[in-house]
Amino acid sequence: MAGIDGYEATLKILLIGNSNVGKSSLLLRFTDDSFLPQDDIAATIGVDFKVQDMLFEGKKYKLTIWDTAGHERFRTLTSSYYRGAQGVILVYDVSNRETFDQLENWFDELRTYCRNKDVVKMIVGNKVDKEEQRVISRREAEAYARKSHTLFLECSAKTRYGVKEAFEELVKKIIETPSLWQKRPSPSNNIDLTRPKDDGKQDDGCNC
Ligand SMILES: Nc1nc2c(ncn2[C@@H]2O[C@H](COP(=O)(O)OP(=O)(O)OP(=O)(O)O)[C@@H](O)[C@H]2O)c(=O)[nH]1
Repeated sequence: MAGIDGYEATLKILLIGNSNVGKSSLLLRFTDDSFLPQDDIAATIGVDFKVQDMLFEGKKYKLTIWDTAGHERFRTLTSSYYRGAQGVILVYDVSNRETFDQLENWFDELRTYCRNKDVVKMIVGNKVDKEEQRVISRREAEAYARKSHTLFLECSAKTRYGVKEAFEELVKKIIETPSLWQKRPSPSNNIDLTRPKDDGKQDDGCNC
């Protein structure tokens, strides 16, 4: 049932991946349907986030999408941006093998900070408009995603190809996993004094 604000739920989605793969560009394309050329888009410092409504099967969801800096020296708030996430998009650049090979490091970080096994993960190969410079085939990435039990999609923030679909598929999977976003029913509104203050349990995504 929708809350008084009209939203079924607020979902937290993170974008992670190496610097320059196009995380900020994917976010901008999805929320503002625009694309900034090379010189106009600055490297993300720390964390940025945008809020976007999404209608799914007649119900309204509020998405908070967090864009994190790919560059090591700007990554100071790691555990706080993983906290409460229900979906994570791991981005690589199809024209840059290093960004694909380093997905393994991003999975390691995810395992460190996000211990909820239900969190929905999606690998996204960006910049498919650079077909002549492509070094990671769709087939290779699909095989890796299958092995990692992760959703997979290719897209281009520049041409908009696949961008909306990526977010929609991720949100659909989150919605199909109620343990990620539905609050556990409380037997009463009383405070349970028998429960330890910090028992490590959380109602939302990551237990971090
Ligand atoms: N050709 C092409 N270029 C893209 C695409 N997406 C992003 N770019 C370019 O790639 C560069 C990096 O994009 P960003 O969105 O800043 O990358 P980022 O992953 O957010 O980088 P950090 O903030 O450093 O982590 C910019 O010059 C973008 O214009 C795409 O789909 N196609």
